[in-house]
Amino acid sequence: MTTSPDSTPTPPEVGSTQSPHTDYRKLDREKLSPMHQHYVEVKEQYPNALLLYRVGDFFECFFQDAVIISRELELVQTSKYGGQEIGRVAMTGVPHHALDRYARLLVEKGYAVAICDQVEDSAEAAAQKRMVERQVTKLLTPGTLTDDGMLHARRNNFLAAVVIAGEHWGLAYADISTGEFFTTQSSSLTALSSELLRLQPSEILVPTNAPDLKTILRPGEKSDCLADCLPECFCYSLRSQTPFTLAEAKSRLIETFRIRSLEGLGCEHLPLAIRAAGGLLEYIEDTQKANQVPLQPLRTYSIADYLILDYQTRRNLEITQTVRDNSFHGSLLWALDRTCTAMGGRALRRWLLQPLLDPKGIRARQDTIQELVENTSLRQDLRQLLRNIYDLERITGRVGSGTANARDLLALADSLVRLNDLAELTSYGTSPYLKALQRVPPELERLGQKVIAHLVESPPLHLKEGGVIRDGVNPQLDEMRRLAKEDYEWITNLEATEKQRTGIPNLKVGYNKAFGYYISLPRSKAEKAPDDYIRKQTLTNEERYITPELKERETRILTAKDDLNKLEYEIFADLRSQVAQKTQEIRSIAKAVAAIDVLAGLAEVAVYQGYCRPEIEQGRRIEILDGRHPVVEQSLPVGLFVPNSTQMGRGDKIKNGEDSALSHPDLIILTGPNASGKSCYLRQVGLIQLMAQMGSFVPAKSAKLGICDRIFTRVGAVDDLATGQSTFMVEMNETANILNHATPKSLVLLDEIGRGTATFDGLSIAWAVAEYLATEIQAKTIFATHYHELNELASLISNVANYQVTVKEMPNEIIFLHQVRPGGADKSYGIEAGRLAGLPASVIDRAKQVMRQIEKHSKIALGLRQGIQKFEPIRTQKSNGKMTEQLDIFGD
Ligand SMILES: Nc1ncnc2c1ncn2[C@@H]1O[C@H](COP(=O)(O)OP(=O)(O)OP(=O)(O)O)[C@@H](O)[C@H]1O
Repeated sequence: MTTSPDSTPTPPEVGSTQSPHTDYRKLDREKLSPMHQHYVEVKEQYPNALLLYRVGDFFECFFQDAVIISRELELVQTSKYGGQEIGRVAMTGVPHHALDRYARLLVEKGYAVAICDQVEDSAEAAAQKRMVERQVTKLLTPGTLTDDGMLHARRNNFLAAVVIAGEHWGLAYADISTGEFFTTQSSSLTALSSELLRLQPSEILVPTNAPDLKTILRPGEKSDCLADCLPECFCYSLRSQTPFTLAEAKSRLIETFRIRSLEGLGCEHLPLAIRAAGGLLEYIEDTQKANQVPLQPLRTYSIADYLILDYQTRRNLEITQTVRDNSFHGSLLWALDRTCTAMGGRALRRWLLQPLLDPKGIRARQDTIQELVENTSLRQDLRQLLRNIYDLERITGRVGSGTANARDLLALADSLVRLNDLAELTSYGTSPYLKALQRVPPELERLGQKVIAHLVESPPLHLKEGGVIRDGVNPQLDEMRRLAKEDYEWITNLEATEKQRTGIPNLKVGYNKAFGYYISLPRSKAEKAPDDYIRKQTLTNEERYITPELKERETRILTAKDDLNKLEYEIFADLRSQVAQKTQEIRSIAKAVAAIDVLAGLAEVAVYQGYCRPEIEQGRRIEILDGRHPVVEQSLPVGLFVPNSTQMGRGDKIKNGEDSALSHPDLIILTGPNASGKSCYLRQVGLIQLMAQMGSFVPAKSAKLGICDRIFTRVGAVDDLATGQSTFMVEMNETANILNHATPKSLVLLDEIGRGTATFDGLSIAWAVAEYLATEIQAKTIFATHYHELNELASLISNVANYQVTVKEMPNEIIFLHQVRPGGADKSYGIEAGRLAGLPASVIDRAKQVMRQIEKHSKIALGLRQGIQKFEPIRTQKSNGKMTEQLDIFGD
């Protein structure tokens, strides 16, 4: 635990007179100490942020903020003298060197943090007997971080803004550390929440009429100002409506990007998208006062341009984290990420969450992967070079906002110089993404060389301490350094010179803060002091002197140091702004580097895991030969994963009942014992489709895939405690969503529908859902189930087929073969699974007995086992007026 000086731990609040003050509004301001008066003054400018106030080596928080920080950071709350008539006020402090760590923790918990730092040398203020000057130097909010130490290198930190009008909405988002800036507009509030869940923004701006504007609602905090569709898991900043009005937003965008109209940005016809983008820009201006944020030109996109993956599907397919413990290890991203740069890591995550619909875009990525798969040395050399490229996107952001230090600039320069090696290496490349690297603007290399020539090899962290610029860069700097060095050498040699001049062997030259340099003689030799020695101090055994020349040289050294540091800073700042002028050029090449890093990584996985290039087709076919689950395969010892093929989706949507000879079903009923591999197979098909549409090779011997418009999954059964819905209701909501939105081009993966209710209800729902998907929608569907009765559908509907995951039954055990074969399983071996799990033998015996009886007496079991002849088709009227057939499952 950390406490700051001049503080005593607060005693428990027994009587209110004893406890330190936590509410400054109840105190007479005039009676607070000058420092606390200033604290309160600053706090009132940032009422919704926690104020960390520099006092010596600590950042201190007072009053209510002290209580919050103590609770959130598990630090000891202490108290501090707040004025003679005030007594003690609550205080919690953090050491200045640990500020970043603590501030990051607070921001991660959804707080805004204002950092009020000392902006002058405290010794100077002390000498003039006044309070040291302090100012808010940073306002940190979850969505506006730029410091490397506060950001995840391989994940974007998005700030989003939403504008909702009825069922329509506009969404803008930006990562101010990389400058990416996007906007879109659409309808359906469910789509808005899905898009937000894809982006996982750190902070979302919402225009409101609320009286407490600028409040940040932390995750889970409720407010009437938030529309129901906005997920509770995010942090929301309530903002005034004004910057979100169309007129204000338009003019802010036009001004920021120095354009005449919004036409070039592609959003001129999207008023809600413009309003969201304008509100977002105003927030950046408001919070980043001192620092200019260089944003990339706003890009307008449409959610309809990408494969739609709703939140449940992203979760169930474990794209970026596992369902079980939300960990990265075991996710698809984990299995595919071989990127060498942070930029590539971020891009891969984005690509995985936003697969493409456009075959041309997919093929451009595939072509590049193929070239890198075939050309091993190019791939390896490329990856070797990429390992030495720093985070160009984020460093450029800090350069543009004037917060980059010399180490940042040097890292950037080093990478700029290497870009030429990249261009050279890829100069014979023929695929689109390799070609993009061949166009490195030559001035970027020159700029990199210039920076390297200006800065010392390992510059210090802090810019104002000097030692940043090399000799030979600036004649004035060199001359000042020469003079300072001469003076410094003179002082260094002074002891030897004076010993010789005075003949006193134990003469010494020393330095202290009060007098500066002095010459010291033992008292016994004081009478031998030359005439030009001026006595400054007498101690028990020594006399201390100065000489006029020593004073003069000392003064020169001190002022020269200040002047030198100032000049070095000016040279550095000038260099930094020259680099800042090339922000857009650097960022566009950075994008190409990030993309090639992703593709080279995917090529690497393709080679080592034996992936194939899928053929992207026009139709709706899914034809996978010997497909594998990309994650499970990597988790098992080599060769243990059993590959399985898939064939589904007829060439075109067909009318129910026609052409039953076609071999590719639309709907597969997948049965098999517990733990045989049904879920794994289901997900494998979804992941292969998704990987193919993001441009990757896939784990299979060969694959021919039509483009899907959406992938839906309904997997497992979990209570949604957050919304208070039961397991069954969650399942039904998700199923309803699928039935309402799936199309013939969708891939639907259903695992165990209808489990959370009575058996007959569940079976009936499962039957009806499967039937609807196969006949009404004709979506490509895999339906894993333990209701073996559903196998009857295949004999009744032509585009339904049965598959099973096979096991080998031995006298005392079953062996899992994990092979998917045509046909339906007739047993679940659930009781066997219970035995393996250790249920008592008597319970197992009793279960077998009960099962036999149920099988004998159950009407539905009997009916199904005797065939489904009794299940008459019923005729219902479709919305378009056509008649369609459904089956009467119970027949009477
Ligand atoms: N094709 C395969 N090759 C090798 N091992 C596999 C294969 N498929 C699944 N497995 C292994 O079997 C385990 C169980 O698979 P899975 O969870 O898919 O079974 P399930 O049939 O869905 O079970 P349940 O019906 O109980 O949900 C997996 O964790 C995996 O380790």
